[in-house]
Amino acid sequence: MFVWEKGTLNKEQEDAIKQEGSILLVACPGSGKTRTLTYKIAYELSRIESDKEFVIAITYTNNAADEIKERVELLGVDTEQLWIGTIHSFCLEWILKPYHQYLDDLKYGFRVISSFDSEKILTELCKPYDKPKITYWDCGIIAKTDNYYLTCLDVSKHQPLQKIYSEYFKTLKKNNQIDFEQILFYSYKLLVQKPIISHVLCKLFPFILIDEYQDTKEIQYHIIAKILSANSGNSKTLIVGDPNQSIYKSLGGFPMPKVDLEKLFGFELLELSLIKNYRSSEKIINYFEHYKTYPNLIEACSWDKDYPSIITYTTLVSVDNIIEEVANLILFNVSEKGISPNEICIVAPQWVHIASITRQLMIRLPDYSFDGPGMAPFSRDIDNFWFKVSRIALTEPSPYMYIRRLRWSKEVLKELDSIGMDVSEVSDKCFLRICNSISINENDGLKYLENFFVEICNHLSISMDDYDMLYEHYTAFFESSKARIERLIKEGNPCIGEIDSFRKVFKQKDGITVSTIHGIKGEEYDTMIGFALLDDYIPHFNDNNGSENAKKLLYVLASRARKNLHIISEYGRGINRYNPDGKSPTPHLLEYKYEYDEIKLK
Ligand SMILES: Nc1ncnc2c1ncn2[C@@H]1O[C@H](COP(=O)(O)OP(=O)(O)OP(=O)(O)O)[C@@H](O)[C@H]1O
Repeated sequence: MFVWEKGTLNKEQEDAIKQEGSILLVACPGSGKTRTLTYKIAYELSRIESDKEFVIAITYTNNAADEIKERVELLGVDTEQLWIGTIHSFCLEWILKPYHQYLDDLKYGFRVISSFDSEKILTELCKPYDKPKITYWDCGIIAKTDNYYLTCLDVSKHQPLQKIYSEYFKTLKKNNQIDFEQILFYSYKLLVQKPIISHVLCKLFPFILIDEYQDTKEIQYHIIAKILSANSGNSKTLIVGDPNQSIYKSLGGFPMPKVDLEKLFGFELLELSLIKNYRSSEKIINYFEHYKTYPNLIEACSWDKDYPSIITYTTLVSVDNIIEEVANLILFNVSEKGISPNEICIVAPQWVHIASITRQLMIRLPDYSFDGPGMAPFSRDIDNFWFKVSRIALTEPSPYMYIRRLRWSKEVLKELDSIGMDVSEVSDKCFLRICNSISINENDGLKYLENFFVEICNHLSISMDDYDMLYEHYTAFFESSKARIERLIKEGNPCIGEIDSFRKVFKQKDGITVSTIHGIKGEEYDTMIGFALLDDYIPHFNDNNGSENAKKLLYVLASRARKNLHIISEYGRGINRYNPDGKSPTPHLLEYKYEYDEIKLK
């Protein structure tokens, strides 16, 4: 049985781990959810009784899966019987790949289309629609258990969008392709049409963990429920998350209430909570509690709980001075409060706000480095085979990276095996050795990777023409990267195509982080600086549940801060003929009668 040193976990974390039954765990920000999940997985792995069983952990992102898996490995636990990944990967691996032949639509096989290719097809299909004008940004569907639903809030566009999607699905079908929403839809359909699949799977999975349940979609709950409920209550689950941080409502995510989960699963859940916050000062916690939409307790337990936090808010800065204001706040935190630049994060509601600020801050503060948005020359399309290879190609063979690179090698070999290549003679260590032996002298990042991939193919005697998947992924990888690099160069990043920018994607974060609020989910910094906190962005003008969702975004923003928090609703944004004064501050910020600190910036 897996045991841990006394003092590693607090009582509530231990209770959640040792509980025999199924649990709904509501965790406040900074309560050590990741630590709890890591130990819970290790604990359940040590209790597995058969070598045919698996502990399943569903995470919101591939990065979270990587991080948790690595932490479990660091505990010295064998992870052979751990399967961890996103719900889409789960559906692909356990439902669609083994059972697709039972569905008429997929019986001749299928390939998953990348988001880049999907965007290309939809953009083309939108072109003829002028009145009303339809663009790719109007496209969006959510798969529910009975059908696909459009997400565009402008219903006058629904008729043309239905036509566009009908054509889109036809195109995919013709090419035996499916997209991300279809992965969920077809998986659910299979589980409904062939109950035997759930019966087989439930016997393999004695324990299923779902992280970030507040961002889980209806169809995802139903997929897991089909499997859990097939085992007459013998499969256990841990559902964990924070309803106050449910910020993906527009994509269909919501925290399903306990009673509804129980009805769906067919068994009871014990509700437990993690209420000790190890992240923020008491002052920060008191501040963000105001934005709660779900009543939970939070207790300040951080070493810095008595830190004399500075919390500021201003509406007096003009959009023309925003760079100066943010730069001064950075300098104030670094020089006067001793905060490390790596521990500062700047956020805004949308990508467009931060794309330009990163560049301008780089010019204003040349001695600082910035980890900006979309600064990667290629997209982190984790399902792309060549992206998987590029992770190894662009990282150095160091002891620190060894376990990670070995895992990546294993993943690459698994992919090759799944397309019918005989790689039985190549071990993960051997593949890593091959990669380490390749030396390419090339400064252009894409050319470097092209050469690297050719060498890999030569070493393994692979001809890309023989394998559709390798060829399609190759084209998608390079086409999307080229488009991305062109855009970034146009936006003023002339060196983005160089090999150093490519390598940077996998290096440890360095410098001040610049991100959207959605992008910093799960992260923590000493100082958070938020700007463009304005009506129409927060709440979003198209959001019919705007007030509540705005609170959640402010809650997430403020609860990332350990020590200091600076929020700005600058004036002068969005001025036009109909709105000569520009956008006004987010109403919640104006209504909150908080005694903010005043600081003198140079
Ligand atoms: N039992 C504990 N004692 C002391 N510190 C802890 C304990 N558990 C976790 N921590 C620390 O608490 C901090 C927050 O943990 P973590 O990032 O896992 O929070 P979280 O619950 O995932 O937060 P959020 O939901 O806001 O993303 C980390 O620095 C972690 O090391």
